[in-house]
Amino acid sequence: MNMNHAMLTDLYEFSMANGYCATLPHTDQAVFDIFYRTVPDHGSFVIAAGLQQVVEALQAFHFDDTDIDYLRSLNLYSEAFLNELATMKLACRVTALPEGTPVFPREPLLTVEGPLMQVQLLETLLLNLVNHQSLIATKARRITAAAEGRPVMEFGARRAQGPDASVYGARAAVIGGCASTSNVLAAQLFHIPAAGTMAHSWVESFSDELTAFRAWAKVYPDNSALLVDTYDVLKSGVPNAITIFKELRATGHQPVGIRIDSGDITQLAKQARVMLDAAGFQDAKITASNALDETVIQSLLKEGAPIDNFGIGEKLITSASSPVLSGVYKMAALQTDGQWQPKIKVSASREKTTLPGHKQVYRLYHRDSHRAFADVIALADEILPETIAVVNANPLATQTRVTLADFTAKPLLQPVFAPGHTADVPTDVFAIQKYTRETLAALPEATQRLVNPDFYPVYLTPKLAEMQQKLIAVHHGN
Ligand SMILES: Nc1ncnc2c1ncn2[C@@H]1O[C@H](COP(=O)(O)OP(=O)(O)OP(=O)(O)O)[C@@H](O)[C@H]1O
Ligand SMILES: O=P(O)(O)OC[C@H]1O[C@H](OP(=O)(O)OP(=O)(O)O)[C@H](O)[C@@H]1O
Ligand SMILES: O=C(O)c1cccnc1
Repeated sequence: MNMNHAMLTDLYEFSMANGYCATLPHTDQAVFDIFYRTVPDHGSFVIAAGLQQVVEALQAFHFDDTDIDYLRSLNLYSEAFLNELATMKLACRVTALPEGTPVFPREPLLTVEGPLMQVQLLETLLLNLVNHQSLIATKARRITAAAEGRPVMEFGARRAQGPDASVYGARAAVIGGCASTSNVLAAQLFHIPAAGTMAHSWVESFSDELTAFRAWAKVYPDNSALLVDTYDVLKSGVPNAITIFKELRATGHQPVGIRIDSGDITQLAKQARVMLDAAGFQDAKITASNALDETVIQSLLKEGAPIDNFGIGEKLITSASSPVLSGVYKMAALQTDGQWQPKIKVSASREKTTLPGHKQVYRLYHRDSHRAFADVIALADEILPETIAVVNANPLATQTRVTLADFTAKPLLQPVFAPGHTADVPTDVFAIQKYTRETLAALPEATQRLVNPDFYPVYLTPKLAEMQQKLIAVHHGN
């Protein structure tokens, strides 16, 4: 079905846009930020992802006749508004952190500036794209970190929550560190190596396991990854694989290895390794799969399981242990009568009070070691001085004020979309994966820990903190 993603929005966005059209001047501009508050799996950061799809969605943003007819049929909106939609040219400017950047709670990871009506209409679609891929990239980072360099194949298509989640989830999984995918459409679209072994049905389709393995080896003599757990891993699967590997070697082929998909993987892999080595197949690889995630992988490796590759499906593609990234889209400034007014959403919980104004996020690196040690959220027109007294961005932090010096500051938000300009965001997923790896390598190791990570400091400049305090005071009538 051909779907126009401009229509992928919540009804209230259209209702507000129609209302803005009726009540506010057309030229009123607004700035909104995307940020999140809680890291999935009690981690300390999220890997930002989904930007390529955001830019593509912005480039394609339009309403066609069938959309306008449908919206008219709701009997909610004025003809003037429907005409605005029909002739709309997106006039928004977007800045964003590059895909693959580790981003901390409260930091704007994408900002949109443009006519209020348009900026409002983008909310749901942008959150949908960014929240999903960032969630899966973050989970993939955890899983691949646990795998400690062993290649991880993304196997989740059959368990993903729908086709889009499988395809864009596979893309995000590579950004977070996966080496390949079994999802052929994702592999084709994003130039990811397509990888795979065989299913139990192949083994069951022949009179016995040995015949099944031999048939596979005949069709794929150089791609003989054999699934050894259909009947009994150690009594039949591995011995039969060894028989076939000997036949392959005798005909000049290099056996690939085995996949274990059930049982106690540590014990099975250890014994399989001994049997393969004893038969002279030290190079044959052992792949493990079966509802694995970072916790099980860590446990397997701690037990010394001799696993060379992992195949990971459901727990990765759904981020099963922590399946929501609650990124939000909040107004930061509004232009009325040509004047920018910073805007704030005040909440009963101080943690939820938003950051006003046009902003920039800086990552601060120690001048000598080039290691990142803190981020600072500033107003976009501020220039960071060499020494700066900053305020903790987390209102619950105990140490509220700190002085920072001897750093180099890298601005993270970059322009990615503007009317009439071709966007220039990286699309090579392995280049993005490399950027992720390198950016992570500059962060403190304790911040990257999978369990109880050290929380990385994020600060506000005094100007931004003051602006926020002033707006809170105005709101409280002080
Ligand atoms: N050594 C291990 N340490 C921790 N978890 C393990 C270990 N070996 C396997 N597991 C995990 O234990 C679970 C075992 O799954 P389950 O109880 O469904 O058995 P199974 O072997 O998959 O049985 P089935 O024959 O139905 O496939 C899986 O999630 C797997 O990842
Ligand atoms: O467990 P996951 O991490 O989601 O990895 C993908 C799973 O999908 C397959 O199982 P399935 O029972 O669907 O088919 P098969 O075993 O017959 O291939 C495969 O064998 C894995 O167990
Ligand atoms: O190729 C495989 O082994 C595979 C692919 C998808 C799901 N499970 C296994």
